[in-house]
Amino acid sequence: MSILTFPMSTELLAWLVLLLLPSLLIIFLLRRSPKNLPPCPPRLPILGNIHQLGSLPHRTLRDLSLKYGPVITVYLGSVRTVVVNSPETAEEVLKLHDSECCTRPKLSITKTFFYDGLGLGFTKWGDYYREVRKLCVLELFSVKRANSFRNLRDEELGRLLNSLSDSAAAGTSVDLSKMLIKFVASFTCRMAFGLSFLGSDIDNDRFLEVFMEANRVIGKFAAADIFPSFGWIIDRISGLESSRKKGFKDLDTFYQKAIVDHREKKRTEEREDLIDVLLKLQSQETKLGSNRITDTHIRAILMDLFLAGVDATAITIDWTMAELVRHPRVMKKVQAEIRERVGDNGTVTYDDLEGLEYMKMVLKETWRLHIPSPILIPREAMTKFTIRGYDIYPGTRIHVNAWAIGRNPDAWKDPEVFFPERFIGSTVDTKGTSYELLPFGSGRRGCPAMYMGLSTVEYAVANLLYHFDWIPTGEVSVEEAPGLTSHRKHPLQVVPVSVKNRKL
Ligand code: HEM
Repeated sequence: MSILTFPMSTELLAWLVLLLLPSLLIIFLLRRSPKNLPPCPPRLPILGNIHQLGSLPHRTLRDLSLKYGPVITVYLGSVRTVVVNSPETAEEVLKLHDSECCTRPKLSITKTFFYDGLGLGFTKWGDYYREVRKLCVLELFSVKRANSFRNLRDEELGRLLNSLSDSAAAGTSVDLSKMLIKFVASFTCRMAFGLSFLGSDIDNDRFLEVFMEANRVIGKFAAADIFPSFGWIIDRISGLESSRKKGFKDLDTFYQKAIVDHREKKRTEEREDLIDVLLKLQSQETKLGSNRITDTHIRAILMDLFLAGVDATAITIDWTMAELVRHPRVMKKVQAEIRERVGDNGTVTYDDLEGLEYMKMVLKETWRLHIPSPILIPREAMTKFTIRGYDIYPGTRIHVNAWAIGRNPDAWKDPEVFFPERFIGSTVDTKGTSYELLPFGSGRRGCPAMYMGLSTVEYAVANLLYHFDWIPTGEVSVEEAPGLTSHRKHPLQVVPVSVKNRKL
């Protein structure tokens, strides 16, 4: 997930400038920037560089870095932000100075959506964070736990394949983007909550609706994040604050209902799910920080799991399928690899995934061009340090532009071309040690659920390609939609064609 989107309405801008210009101009003129900062493009009083960023900031920041260098300063309103755009400068942030900038800035959604820092993704660095991360890594995201959900994944994927098979029989097209998000969200729901919510009007489809709406509102620009002292007034007037409150409340109510249903044993599914695990820890009086685990801690962890996990996983599969449909040569080659490996067994197994070297290259190439979090979740400097000899001061926000790094011409030959073979014989991996490819981030704040995400992506892609051929209904666009994560702007419309002798 990333948090940097800036479409601001012109009315709001006008309001802002008219009301606050005189006093802020004086403050701006009186305040002097410290020296030896990374280069900064010319900026406006009050707005800083915000007017330059547009709706896809990773792209404009890359363009600015081509002019000003791999590490630049931009002012998001009054907030000084350093952006790194090359593998070398990312390594300085994520490895060399990881311990000095592994906290998160306090953003407006930290309070409204992320339980004021009780979860993981937006929690400031410190003892509490370390404890909650340890608990999640050991108890929720371990390889053993992820593997215990394989049957659930099979069942949810089975539903998706069956539905595709029906469309194939009818010869009709499908909105694959929508089907993929539904598949990943349903799997995550079952993994976290179990299947049913007896005696409740809440069901998995309703949850999906609420979840999509929450994703939409947290992806919106918040004035409070660039004008910490008065931006909240604008967010209140614009209605953002109330729509966020509603989005949060809907999800929060849903999580609490699921917790209570578990406690009252109102569920039908016998399998242990993630709420069971957290409730067991609660009953064992496990502590987080100085407190025992409360229901609020559990809800905060669930929020992270959904908002960080679902989109990133679904987007990866979606872009992979889109690029394959756009590149029939690669599609044929990867299908041949999968079909040869699986043969007439009728279905792909987890053991088959190991040998699918070309498919893994296709995934890396997709992430290189279409990373789900184009700008990693922001960090904040806790002490003074230097990047490339420039001074970074405590309190500076730091953005790693992973999208720009994936297309950096010094790191990649023909960076705009989709060519998975570039990974033949390459040691570049996706685990956060190759700074030219950072789909899961890196360092102390890197994705804690990498194995779980990767298993779902590989298993789903291999099955989609084994069972079906894919015909696009028109030109497949690669335009991105503005927002928190890099969704495709236009859903992927394709006609699935069933391949004979496959078990579904
Ligand atoms: C293909 C799937 C996934 C991708 C590409 C992905 C990518 C990422 C990235 C780029 C970050 C930010 C890292 C940074 O700032 O350095 C992140 C953080 C995070 N991810 Fe994932 N993720 C995936 C799946 C998941 C899943 C399935 C879950 C949970 C079930 C999850 C939970 C989290 C959490 C909780 C964080 C915040 C970590 C922190 O700040 O300490 N992710 N992920």
